[in-house]
Amino acid sequence: MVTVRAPATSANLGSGFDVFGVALSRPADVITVERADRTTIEVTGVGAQYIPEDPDSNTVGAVVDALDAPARIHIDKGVRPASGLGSSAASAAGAAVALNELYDRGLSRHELVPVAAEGEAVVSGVAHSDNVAPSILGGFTVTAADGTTAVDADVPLVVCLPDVAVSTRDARRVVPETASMDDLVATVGNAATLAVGMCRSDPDLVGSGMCDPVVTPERARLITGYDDVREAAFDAGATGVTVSGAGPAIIAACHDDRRQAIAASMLDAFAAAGIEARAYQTKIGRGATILEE
Ligand SMILES: Nc1ncnc2c1ncn2[C@@H]1O[C@H](COP(=O)(O)OP(=O)(O)OP(=O)(O)O)[C@@H](O)[C@H]1O
Ligand SMILES: N[C@@H](CCO)C(=O)O
Repeated sequence: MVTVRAPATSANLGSGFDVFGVALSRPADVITVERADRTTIEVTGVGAQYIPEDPDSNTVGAVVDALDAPARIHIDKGVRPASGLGSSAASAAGAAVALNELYDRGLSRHELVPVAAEGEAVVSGVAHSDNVAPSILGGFTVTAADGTTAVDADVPLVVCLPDVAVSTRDARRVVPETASMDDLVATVGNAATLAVGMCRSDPDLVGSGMCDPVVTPERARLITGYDDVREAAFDAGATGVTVSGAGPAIIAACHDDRRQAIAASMLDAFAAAGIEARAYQTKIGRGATILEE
């Protein structure tokens, strides 16, 4: 039996659509696998009632197929589905690490990234790696055509998750198909600033690099209260604010001493819009961890 804790993640970070991701120190899924002749999946925890246990529909089933590793699998969800916090990816990443260990497949953490990404194709139609990569590798990750680069970074974050669901599949439908040259130049500048900020663990550079003129404005329309919550976070000291993944979670970068005030302000702003929410005072964290063998 192998048990793995796989962290929530935030993809895009504004300027790095489908490229940037970070592992969050909390929340996380816990996945336990045992060898079996045929695969069964049991799901408990946050939002378990919305997650299929049929291996053909669960992200973990695709990972079982990719590793040819049938198992009795228990997923204890800490990451709510359809949150923008890489819920589907956390399970896939945890299963990839756990099954690789259980069956002694010998794949490296980097080799497990495309394996876990197969799970993402099950739910969003695209095997994007920007959530599974940080959940497996930890830190800040850059996923490009020829692989993923990961760096450790220490940046405080607040994530505010409203009590509404946005599916990644729906949120991908509003992504513009084209961008102007001005927006392209601005995005490259912001993304480069953010990457330098991560390498220096500098919340000011990271925050200013989160600005994105192309995808985020379209996705923000799907989140009731977004503009007010964003403004409230900035007023409380955030250095940057954007949609987390495909939403509806909103992520803010900040200095350590501002996390509590930012979390409270974001919750108040959602409440003023009539929406319940919860806030995580978190930071960039480590990748999937084997808890028990
Ligand atoms: N193991 C799993 N964990 C969570 N959701 C799953 C899992 N397997 C299948 N799903 C389905 O995936 C969908 C949630 O995935 P989706 O990508 O929309 O959200 P997310 O992972 O929280 O968001 P994001 O990718 O934007 O961070 C739900 O429909 C859920 O039923
Ligand atoms: N890059 C993906 C991540 C989803 O979490 C998207 O924004 O659609």
